[in-house]
Amino acid sequence: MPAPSNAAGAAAPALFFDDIRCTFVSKDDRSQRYTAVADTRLAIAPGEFVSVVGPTGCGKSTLLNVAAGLLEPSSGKVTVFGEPLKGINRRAGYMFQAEALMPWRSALDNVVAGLQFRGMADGEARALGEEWLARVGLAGFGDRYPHQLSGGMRKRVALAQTLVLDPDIILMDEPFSALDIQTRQLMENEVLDLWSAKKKAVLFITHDLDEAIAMSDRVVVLSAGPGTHPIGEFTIDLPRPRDVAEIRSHPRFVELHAQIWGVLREEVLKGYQQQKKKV
Ligand SMILES: Nc1ncnc2c1ncn2[C@@H]1O[C@H](COP(=O)(O)OP(=O)(O)OP(=O)(O)O)[C@@H](O)[C@H]1O
Repeated sequence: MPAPSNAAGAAAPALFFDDIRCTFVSKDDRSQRYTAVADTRLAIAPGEFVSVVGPTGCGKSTLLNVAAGLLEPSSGKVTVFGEPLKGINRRAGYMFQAEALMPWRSALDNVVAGLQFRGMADGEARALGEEWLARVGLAGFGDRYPHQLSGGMRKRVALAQTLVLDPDIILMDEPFSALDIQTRQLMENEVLDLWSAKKKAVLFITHDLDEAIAMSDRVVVLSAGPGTHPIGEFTIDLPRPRDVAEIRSHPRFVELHAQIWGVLREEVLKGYQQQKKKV
């Protein structure tokens, strides 16, 4: 299937899931196969912030791994700015739920690792790394090791580590779920500030519908598995710039929340029943 574009020949999507299916060997019974994701067609425009919400275990991380090029779909394909994705997605930066910092490297050395890997001269990489540490509010913390930083600070380092590479696509898998609510909202606002300055395509995976609405241009709802696929798409026509805490009391936010929850609720209940069966 061709990637969607408009009649004026607008730019190809930054990321396009073209009829993706992902089937795994079942964890419970090796003779069985489990289709986590099926019939998934989703395009993310350059500069667009899209959140994907869905019940637990439905296949959100699977889709993100496919976009990152870490997992090859069983069928269908991914295109990146119109080019079929082969292997690792070099135009994407990732930020996952788990801590990704190298504990033996200082904050600055963590931020510059990717630049060094790409062959950038040390002085240049360190200058850029310092610049990004300052941008995420950690000027002067470059010599600290991860264990000397709070959870929120470590997330900021991880954010700098991702953004310093200037990716055209940012893939985020519940990056702030381990943080307390205040730190989380600060980080969400920081991400929105950084995003609005550079306008990269973002695919943001979250369990949290409030977070999805507060941050995004569009929220996509996934069905419960097996064969997870998008079952609803909502344009978030809330004004920007947004403060993620304040926007929650906006009447349109409340309206959108009710609409999306109307679709998501049933899938969450189905997902919950399935999880219970697995236990
Ligand atoms: N490598 C794998 N082998 C077998 N099954 C897998 C594999 N990866 C994922 N699955 C299964 O595919 C389904 C989707 O998993 P995935 O981690 O993508 O869900 P998720 O929506 O991100 O979950 P959560 O909301 O709990 O983070 C799950 O049932 C999971 O057990």
